[in-house]
Amino acid sequence: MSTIKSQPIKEAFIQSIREKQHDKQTALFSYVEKIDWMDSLQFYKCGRALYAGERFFWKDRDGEVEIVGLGNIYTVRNENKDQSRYTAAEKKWNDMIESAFIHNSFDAYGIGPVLFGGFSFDPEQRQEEEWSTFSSAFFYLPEYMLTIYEGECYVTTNVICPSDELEELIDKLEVKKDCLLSQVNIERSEEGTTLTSLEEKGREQWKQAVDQAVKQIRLDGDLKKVVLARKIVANFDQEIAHDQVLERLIEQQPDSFIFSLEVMESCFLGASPERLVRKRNEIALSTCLAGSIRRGQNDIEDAALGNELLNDQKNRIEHDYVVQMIKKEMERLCYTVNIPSVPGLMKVRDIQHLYTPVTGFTEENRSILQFVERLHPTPALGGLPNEKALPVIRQLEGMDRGFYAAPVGWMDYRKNGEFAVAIRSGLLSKQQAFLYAGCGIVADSEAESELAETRIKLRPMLRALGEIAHE
Ligand SMILES: C=C(O[C@@H]1C=C(C(=O)O)C=C[C@H]1O)C(=O)O
Ligand SMILES: [Mg+2]
Repeated sequence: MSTIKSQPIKEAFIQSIREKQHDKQTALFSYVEKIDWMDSLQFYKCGRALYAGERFFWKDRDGEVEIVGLGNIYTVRNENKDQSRYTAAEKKWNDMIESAFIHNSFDAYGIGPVLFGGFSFDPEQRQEEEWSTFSSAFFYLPEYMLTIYEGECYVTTNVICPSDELEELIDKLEVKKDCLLSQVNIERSEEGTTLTSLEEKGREQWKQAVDQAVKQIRLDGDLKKVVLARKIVANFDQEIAHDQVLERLIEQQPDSFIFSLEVMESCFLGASPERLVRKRNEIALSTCLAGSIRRGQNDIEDAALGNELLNDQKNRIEHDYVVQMIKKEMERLCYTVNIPSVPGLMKVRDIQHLYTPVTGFTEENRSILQFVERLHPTPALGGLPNEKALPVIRQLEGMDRGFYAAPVGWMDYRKNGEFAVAIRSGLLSKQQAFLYAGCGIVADSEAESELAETRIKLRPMLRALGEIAHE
């Protein structure tokens, strides 16, 4: 399938190993080839037989970049509870890249050595059973990766080995790769699962927590906003077919980031409209997304609701806290930052939000993880100020968010990448799905309408699980 044969790649590696007088050391060897068109989901599904539990999927909301990874050949993880979780992950990745041999002659994003994964929302929160295979920082480097960038397909092959074993290994990897690329869909037909129960236990407690947060905000002069989330657990009659849920998310949510991160028997996936940060060389993008209203039944109602949202004081304040913080942090990292002075609307299938895009110009060599470190959690998911909001969340929410509301995405070997804020998401684990949704609570919030907002935010995952049948 691939248009470039492996021979020149082997020769190129051997030559650069010689030039560097590399002396048989173990290193990462990574090579990129352009291939004929291949569907990303198809590649993901084809990888199930060999790589179940070690696959990831990424599609950005602009439809520019899709990345699918198969096989975990190198894990970057740590359990650090402070900001060193970012710097430690960065260091481990840099060390690997420094000694790597990379054969990439293409001008595209998301190719070559790429780490995929994310950070937990709050490493200080006690961990619950369902998140036990995730860490406070968790990424992996795939063996094979398909990238679709601006309509062109690329395959990256990664191998970590002593250089004198490289030739033999490349031959083996080529055979496996050709097999993955030429496979027609060999998935066993997955039977649809049936929901047996939906546990929504904490609804009343959650409303009380909202009232409590409102009280604290009104009493405390500094605390302006606290984002409170709740979890529902859906139990199924058999193991949930991850691939089917992912396929439905792709179909049903064309305007969102679609991600899936398999970690052993669990799969964290979702369809998020919210970008935390994208960095391509000197350009960094972020997004302020907060303030919500439902979609209308028809265009007229929908536009009226959008207008209502744009003019609603409570939602504008809720949104503005996010703008203040992101602006401040982006200005620390960028030479110039452009932000429109008033928000617009972002509409996705079930909901519309107040939306302010942020563009910054930065040093090309600044790492995307520095942005993640400074931006997460924004007041769209944490609160304002964070140091006051996070303890309130820990106390009032009383649950482990895991990777929900946290940065999930990828970074390459050139300090570029993209992270979404992993909302509208869920963790699939055998016969259970843990689904999460939250709301920004400000001084004028009302518990009942915030609860209604969480119901709307749960819809994308419930629909992908087949639980919203008629529309
Ligand atoms: C917390 C969530 O969403 C966030 C909260 C919003 C709000 O309260 O208006 C809007 C967008 C997101 O930043 C979620 O979807 O779970
Ligand atoms: Mg809200």
